[in-house]
Amino acid sequence: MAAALKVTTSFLQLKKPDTYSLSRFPPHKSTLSTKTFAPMAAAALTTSSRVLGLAETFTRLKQDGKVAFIPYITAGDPDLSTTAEALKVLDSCGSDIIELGVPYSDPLADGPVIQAAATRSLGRGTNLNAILSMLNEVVPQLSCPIALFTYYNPILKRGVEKFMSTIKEVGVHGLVVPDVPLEETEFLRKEALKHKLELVLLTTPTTPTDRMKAIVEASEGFVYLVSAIGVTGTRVSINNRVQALIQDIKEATDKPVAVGFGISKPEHVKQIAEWGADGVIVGSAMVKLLGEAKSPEEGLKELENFTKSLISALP
Ligand SMILES: O=P(O)(O)OC[C@@H](O)[C@@H](O)c1c[nH]c2ccccc12
Repeated sequence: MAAALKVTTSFLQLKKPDTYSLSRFPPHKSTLSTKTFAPMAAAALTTSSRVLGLAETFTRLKQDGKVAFIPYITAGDPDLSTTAEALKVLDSCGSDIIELGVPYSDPLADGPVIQAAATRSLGRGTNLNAILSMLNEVVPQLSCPIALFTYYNPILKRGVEKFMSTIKEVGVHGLVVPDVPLEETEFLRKEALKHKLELVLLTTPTTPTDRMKAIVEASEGFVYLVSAIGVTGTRVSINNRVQALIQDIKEATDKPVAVGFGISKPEHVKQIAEWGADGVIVGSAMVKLLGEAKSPEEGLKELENFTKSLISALP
């Protein structure tokens, strides 16, 4: 029974309380979605029909031979009202799931772009309560599910139970926590299941096979395959090894596999879809557009154009 499974890993291996090392190791648009309707009809459908969860979204897309587009943005960068608009832009462009990052002061798995976004956001006073009240407003207007992305500390600060119930209340569907310590992954997973939240686990190019199998078995919603060793950030090309890594995971599970890290061009997106991934995740390239634009309006426009260019590369 999966629930009894001892999950033996997390993306970031915390060796001792005071040290960490990024696990070098180890570590369409469904025609069924409301997005294919006229906006008014979509809004009506969204308010009256349930938004699918993560796993359900992948199931619908697979039925249509589609690959999920999953953008990541940092909440509160450049500000929360722009984040609210960005979520709507990403949704209306055809994103299938949106990863929303909770800014954190020590984002050890992040490269300079997302680190800078977190710093800007925290500098403006963004906090979890403000993010949650923004989501409370915006989620009912979206036709795609939100996966909240957070480091483990903000969860512990609020208390796991309280954190889970609060994010569920505002309509979050999934959770990605890259640095949950090994020994606490199973506890977090049980709490997420209790609150009908899908806890997504991550595997890396250097995660040993037995550990990868434990991760994919325990992961809910989808399996996050980190495509590159190191931290988040755009890469010139995607490691060819990703094709084999996708196949290895697909031999171990029927669960959908989404690939992230380094993806920033339509050719990257096309390549990963051709390699058999069920989803592609794009973060730093999105965050850079929003956070470094001359104005929020310009950032949102660039985000829309960029998102459309990537989605058009998907089957
Ligand atoms: O930024 P990239 O290289 O496009 O990678 C996606 C990534 O941003 C997003 O999934 C993410 C943001 N912070 C993370 C920390 C660990 C793992 C994943 C993430």
